[in-house]
Amino acid sequence: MNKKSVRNVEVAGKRVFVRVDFNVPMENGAITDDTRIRETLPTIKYLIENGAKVILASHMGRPKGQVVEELRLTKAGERLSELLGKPVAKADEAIGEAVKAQVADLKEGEVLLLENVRFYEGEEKNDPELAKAFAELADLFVNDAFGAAHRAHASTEGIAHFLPAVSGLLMEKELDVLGKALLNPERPFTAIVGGSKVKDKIDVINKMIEIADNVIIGGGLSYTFFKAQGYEIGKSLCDNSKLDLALEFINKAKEQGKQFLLPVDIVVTDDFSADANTRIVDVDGIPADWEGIDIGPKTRELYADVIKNSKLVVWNGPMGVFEIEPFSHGTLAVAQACAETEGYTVIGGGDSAAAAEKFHLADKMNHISTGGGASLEFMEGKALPGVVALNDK
Ligand SMILES: Nc1ncnc2c1ncn2[C@@H]1O[C@H](COP(=O)(O)OP(=O)(O)OP(=O)(O)O)[C@@H](O)[C@H]1O
Ligand SMILES: O=C(O)[C@H](O)COP(=O)(O)O
Repeated sequence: MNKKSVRNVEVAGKRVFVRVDFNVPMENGAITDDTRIRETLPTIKYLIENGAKVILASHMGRPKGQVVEELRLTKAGERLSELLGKPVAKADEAIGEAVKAQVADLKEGEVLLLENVRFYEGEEKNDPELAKAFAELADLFVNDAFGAAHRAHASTEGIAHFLPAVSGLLMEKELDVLGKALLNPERPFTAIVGGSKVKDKIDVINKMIEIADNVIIGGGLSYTFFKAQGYEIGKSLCDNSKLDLALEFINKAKEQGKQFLLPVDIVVTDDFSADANTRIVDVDGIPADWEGIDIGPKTRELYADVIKNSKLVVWNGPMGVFEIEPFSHGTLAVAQACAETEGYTVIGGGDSAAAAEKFHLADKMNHISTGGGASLEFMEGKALPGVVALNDK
């Protein structure tokens, strides 16, 4: 990576503003997956051990510039304190006199967590005044929030214009792994793209046709490709505005000599619920009033074979509605094949990461990104503003 890392600068005795992504899933006030907090421990511990005064900042949810009680970072602070085995002070705001006083009291090796930065209107607007107010709290900015690196916000991008700005260890790891995988891929390289909407995945499918050897398509976005080829898709998801583009992708893959794999059979249902009737049909057999919900057994076998014969697999988006057990078999089969392949496996965050966790296969993958949208934009080849703003080496 051509950006400076926290390891390249002096941190002892310095006040360090560390942007993390503690936007963790919560249910009834409790954290249901603390992966993003655990993944920042190397950076936080490094700073503690090297005598920095650590000021942590994060967003949580989308409060749109208002204080939303359920989106306070209190629980995240408590969890971090448990994981670190030391107290983590918590501020009730992210800027202002009270916060300044708390920062002034910080001793070397101590940690203070600021309140949700999205409680301020200026955060998402990347307001320079807010960025300056964050910067005034510190001597150094460390960005470890890979999950929010695709956002040009005051605490991810703006602040980097007012302080020396370097990457944290998680940010560095994410960029190294994803960068190496995509810039110099081991081949055969298979990209798996699933999920619900074609429009969210256009750029990634396009890019993957260019750089991968095999592109595997699954999930709700498959049906736009089927309809484009003239098949009946019943009540399945479809983006009618993308039919031409779907055909273009199929042709582009053909022209470039790439394998573009679409499901050959699918699980259809007459209702979107666990006890609905289901059937397995070939792609040309979807009943007009039924809905495609998962890939079928022939497809599972075909996809697993391709995955197991790959040296690199990059997976983004589930193969079906994996949250409902009868429709989870396709996603499970792909997760199992990723777990079993000798190739290097990268999961691009979001729902595929949640699926790997759900199937207890997460520890069998080589890299699970902490970024959903961020990893997608990185794979599309887009520059991430939170990274661009950091100091060059
Ligand atoms: N055939 C289908 N019909 C309807 N929904 C589907 C189908 N296949 C998958 N889904 C749904 O798609 C959702 C995931 O789509 P999305 O495009 O958000 O994936 P993702 O990119 O992995 O997630 P994220 O955006 O969080 O990174 C899941 O909730 C899943 O239930
Ligand atoms: O969960 C994420 O993908 C990141 O925390 C970014 O959140 P956002 O999509 O609300 O900006």
